[in-house]
Amino acid sequence: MSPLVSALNLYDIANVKGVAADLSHCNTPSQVLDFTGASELGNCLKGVNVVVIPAGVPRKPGMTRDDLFNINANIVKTLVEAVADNCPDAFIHVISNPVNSTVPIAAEVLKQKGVYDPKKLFGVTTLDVVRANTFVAEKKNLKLIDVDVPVIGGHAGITILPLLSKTKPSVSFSDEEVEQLTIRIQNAGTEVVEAKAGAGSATLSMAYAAARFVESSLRALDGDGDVYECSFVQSDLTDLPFFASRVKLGRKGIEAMIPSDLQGLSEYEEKALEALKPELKASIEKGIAFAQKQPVTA
Ligand SMILES: NC(=O)C1=CN([C@@H]2O[C@H](COP(=O)(O)OP(=O)(O)OC[C@H]3O[C@@H](n4cnc5c(N)ncnc54)[C@H](O)[C@@H]3O)[C@@H](O)[C@H]2O)C=CC1
Ligand SMILES: O=C([O-])CC(=O)C(=O)O
Repeated sequence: MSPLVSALNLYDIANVKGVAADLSHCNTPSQVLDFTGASELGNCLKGVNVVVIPAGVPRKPGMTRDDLFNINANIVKTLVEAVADNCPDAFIHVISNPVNSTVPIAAEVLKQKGVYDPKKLFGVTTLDVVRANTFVAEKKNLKLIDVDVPVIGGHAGITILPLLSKTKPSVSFSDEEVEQLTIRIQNAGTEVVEAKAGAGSATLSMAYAAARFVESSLRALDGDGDVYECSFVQSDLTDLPFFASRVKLGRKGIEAMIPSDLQGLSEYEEKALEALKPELKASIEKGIAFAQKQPVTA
């Protein structure tokens, strides 16, 4: 099995081969590895361009993403150490929750290893965009392929902030629709966790979202000059050190942030943005404190 297929195999989905075929047009000799399937981690990582980290435990009903911190923080730390040692130039896609903390952990580990490139570290929030697009398309009877809703902030509860006022194509929403859609998008992960009743979280839709983000990264590495995705990254768009927003991807990772996305927000969005900051700040700080207390292995 090629490394690419082994990456996506984790998710046990029927269309994995379709995804792999879609990626095959990329000229970059990229490999995408699933750590969770790799026994000789170091060897497998040499020369890899994109590393996807979905390893860790999922939520059970009643848990928050932060409840996964105690187990997943260490898993992410260990895996990012291996990336730092073996393929420090790779794009790193962190899926493991709580993303609001695991990305800052990854950044600290890379710093301690002396190889941190903030342009290449990504928290995967693509699923929030996929959900926002889907729910808006349903509500407004639009073709899904035409809809694009930026989602900013972080990846847990109220830190997930869909910017419905910036939906493309331009559509208007009543105040009630904004409230209803925002809450649905914020709670969609929990909705799946509850529906699966202890059997895991949104594995299948995450596979779709991960494949989209990987494909975008490979297109950027290939030199496509028109690749934009939302992601939770080191950021100076707000007073928080990490923040999810639309970024332009290029061969060297993030080529540009898009400050205009945060301008001209609706009153509802402005308030929601201020309201999410304390929770997001606390999750970021928790990740940084964890990594600083547990120095990397030499
Ligand atoms: N960022 C996002 O939008 C999303 C994030 N997630 C998160 O992704 C993570 C995985 O979720 P699922 O794939 O649904 O769970 P899963 O249980 O189906 O798969 C997790 C995988 O991690 C592996 N694993 C467990 N402990 C490990 C360790 N110590 N080292 C290496 N690998 C280990 C398991 O063997 C398994 O293959 C969870 O933390 C979940 O919360 C899930 C969905 C969406
Ligand atoms: O909700 C979860 O535990 C998994 C996740 O991050 C999502 O589905 O957005």
